[in-house]
Amino acid sequence: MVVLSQPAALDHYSLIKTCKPTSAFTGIPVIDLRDPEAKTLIVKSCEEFGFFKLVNHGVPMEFIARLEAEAIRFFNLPQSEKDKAGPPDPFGYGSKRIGSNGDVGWIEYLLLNTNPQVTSLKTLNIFRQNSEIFRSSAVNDYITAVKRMAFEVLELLADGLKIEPRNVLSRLLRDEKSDSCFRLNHYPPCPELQALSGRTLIGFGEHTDPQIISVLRSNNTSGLQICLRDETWVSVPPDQTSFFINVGDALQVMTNGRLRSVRHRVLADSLRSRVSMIYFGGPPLSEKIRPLPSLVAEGEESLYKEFTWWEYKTSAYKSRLADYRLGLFEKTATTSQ
Ligand SMILES: C=C1C[C@]23C[C@@]1(O)CC[C@H]2[C@@]12CC[C@H](O)[C@@](C)(C(=O)O1)[C@H]2[C@@H]3C(=O)O
Ligand SMILES: O=C(O)CCC(=O)C(=O)O
Ligand SMILES: [Fe+2]
Repeated sequence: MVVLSQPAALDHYSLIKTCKPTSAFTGIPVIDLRDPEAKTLIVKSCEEFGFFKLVNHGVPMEFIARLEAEAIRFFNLPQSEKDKAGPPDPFGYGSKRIGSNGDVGWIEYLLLNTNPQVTSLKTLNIFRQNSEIFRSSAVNDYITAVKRMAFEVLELLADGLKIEPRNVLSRLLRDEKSDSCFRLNHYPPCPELQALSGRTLIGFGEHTDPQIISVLRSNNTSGLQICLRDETWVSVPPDQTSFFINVGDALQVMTNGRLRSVRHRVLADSLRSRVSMIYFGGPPLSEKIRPLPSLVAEGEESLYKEFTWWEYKTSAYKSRLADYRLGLFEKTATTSQ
């Protein structure tokens, strides 16, 4: 019997056995933002998958390409330069460690708050001194355009759910105190993986995003997987010209569980590097997160205890990536989904 031992370089990482290779899933809903049926299709996709691909989104390709080029330039800097923007607090440059509770992945990243008032001046100055990415307008232009598109998606979602006013969700992201963040992820290739046939290296472990929605864009390298309602993991075919929208935990609560946050993860590749950029749209810290009254039918109750976004975030930041974070806030407490 041949026993393949794990290369020492991968000692601290999670290698998972994949019995059969997960083939690219062809069933991801694709929604055209300009389709007159978009509002209905958004609701249907969020109910079925908590996830969909958005095309004809209106975000200029020029902004996307410029940010990707700046991100690659940043991640190609010498390690000592990148480390000047870290360690993450949670904002800043991080490598291998995700969060502060022991999660690791084959990843390096930059996590930023989209509200400059929250990022300390000291951090901002360190960033600006150290890399072109913070001096150029690439991050700002991209985030501004993606936010606009996210507002539109949430307004269509409100229309589709027949809730009024139609800005009931988008206003939380539009708010100047919106607690939203932005992340650039780089998953370097891992050539050692080739010797480990049948095993896969975790780039970003499975989790749900805590916020309302996340808007993800990546280069053409695969790796993102989502967990379907029947608990099977499927690979999302990459598409560098489109966006992928995730339902987050806060939206699950606001719809009283009608929409559920999608579990997802990223697997590393042996040959290709993956670069992704994600906008996480969250409400202001003081906002009460509870089901929208029109989504709780007569005679029905909220499935969740009432909490503020600050309370949820504080609790989320004490959890491990894979934890079922909403469990603590359900009226009948559960620890697994
Ligand atoms: C392990 C963790 C990293 C995370 C904070 C947490 O304690 C649990 C949630 C994680 C997550 C997942 C989605 C986003 O990438 C993120 C920025 C977020 O809001 O929640 C990360 C957090 C992080 O990397 O700091
Ligand atoms: O990098 C990706 O494609 C997804 C990463 C992710 O899920 C996250 O940063 O929360
Ligand atoms: Fe995520």
